[in-house]
Order: sequence, then C-alpha cells, then structure tokens
Amino acid sequence: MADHLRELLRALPGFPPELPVLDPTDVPDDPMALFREWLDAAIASGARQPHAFDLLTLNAEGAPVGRVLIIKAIDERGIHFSTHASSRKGGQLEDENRASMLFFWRESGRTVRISGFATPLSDEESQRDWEQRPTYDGAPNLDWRVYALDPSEFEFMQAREDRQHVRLEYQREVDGWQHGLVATPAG
Ligand SMILES: Cc1cc2nc3c(=O)[nH]c(=O)nc-3n(C[C@H](O)[C@H](O)[C@H](O)COP(=O)(O)O)c2cc1C
Repeated sequence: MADHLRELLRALPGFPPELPVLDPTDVPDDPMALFREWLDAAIASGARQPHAFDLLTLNAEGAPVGRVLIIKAIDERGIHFSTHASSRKGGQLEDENRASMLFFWRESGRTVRISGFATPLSDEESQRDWEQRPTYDGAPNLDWRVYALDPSEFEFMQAREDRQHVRLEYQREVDGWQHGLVATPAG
C-alpha cells in the first residue's frame, strides 16, 4: 500500500517544460515591482485563483499555523487581505503580528514568500471590503477586518526543469532594499 502510493507520487508530472527565466542581474530594485510583475502574469495566464496564498501566523505556543486566503489590494501600506478578527488567525495576529505570505503559481513554477508585519485597517475600509463580498446581504459585520502586511523580506523562486532553481532574496535595510541570490541548496 505504502509502496503503491510512493510509486504513484513519483510518477506525477512536475514543472511544465516551458518555464520563464529569472535573470538575477536584470531585476528591479523594488521587490514590490517584481511581485506585481509575477502577480500580473499569473492573472493574465488565466490560472484559477492567482490571488490565493498561504498565510502563516504564529500561535500562542510560537508554532507556525498556515491557511489559504486571497489578497484584496496592494498600496503603500502593504498587501491587503481580509478575515474575521475573531477567527484563529485574527487572534494570532492580535497577539503577534509577524506573518508570512506564500504564493505558488504552478503553471510558471514560481513562488514568492513575503514576510513582514500585519496591521488592521480602519472599520470603514473593512466594511467596504465586506460589502464587496459576493455573499453580502446588506448587513454590516464589524468583525470583518482588512489587514495590510508591510513587507520586510521577499524571496522569489523561479523553478527550472534541471532543478537549478533561481532564488532571489530581498531584505529591507535602513537605506532601502538589498537583494541577492540564495545559495543554500534547493530541491
Ligand atoms: C482559495 C481560498 C481562499 C480563501 N480566502 C479566504 C479569505 O480571504 N479570508 C478568510 O478569512 N478565509 C479564506 N479562506 C478560508 C481559510 O483558508 C480558513 O479556512 C479560514 O479563514 C479559517 O482560518 P483560521 O481558523 O486559521 O482563522 C479561503 C480558503 C480558500 C481555499
């Protein structure tokens, strides 16, 4: 049984043959510009839910907890997502607002991890988001909250068929963003 699953898993197709190239010598200084480029490409590709990401928070024991959300907007305050403030993630963010977002666009073999601090936005902005949800029935929901994750770190990974994946890391320093290749082994 276990062997059968092992064979099944090994036989699954991996990355598509035609993958975009990430040239680390030709990237913007601002990681948000590269993120926008990759997000726009994922949206244009017609892939389902290109705006979905894993949100990683920390629970009261300091253990990481992940779940899938969608992003709602990007502005100078960061990347917006929304949820119930009284949800588990809402409580975790209230206690510890360090969080990480992980995007995976399998059609292009791309991932982006964005880490930073999530801040709740105003009641007004949160209600506006609530009212735009497809299930909105006219009743307000003061538990609904939009958060903006202000990034301090990005990592872009462009997969390659030969598994020599290109990984580019951006760190926010006092004088702006610094970037460089990640040299530790990839899969
Ligand atoms: C594609 C997808 C998108 C989702 N988007 C959201 C979202 O934007 N906000 C949200 O609160 N939950 C969203 N969910 C549900 C969450 O994954 C999660 O189950 C729920 O928010 C409860 O999480 P928590 O108990 O860790 O707080 C989404 C689930 C999927 C599969």
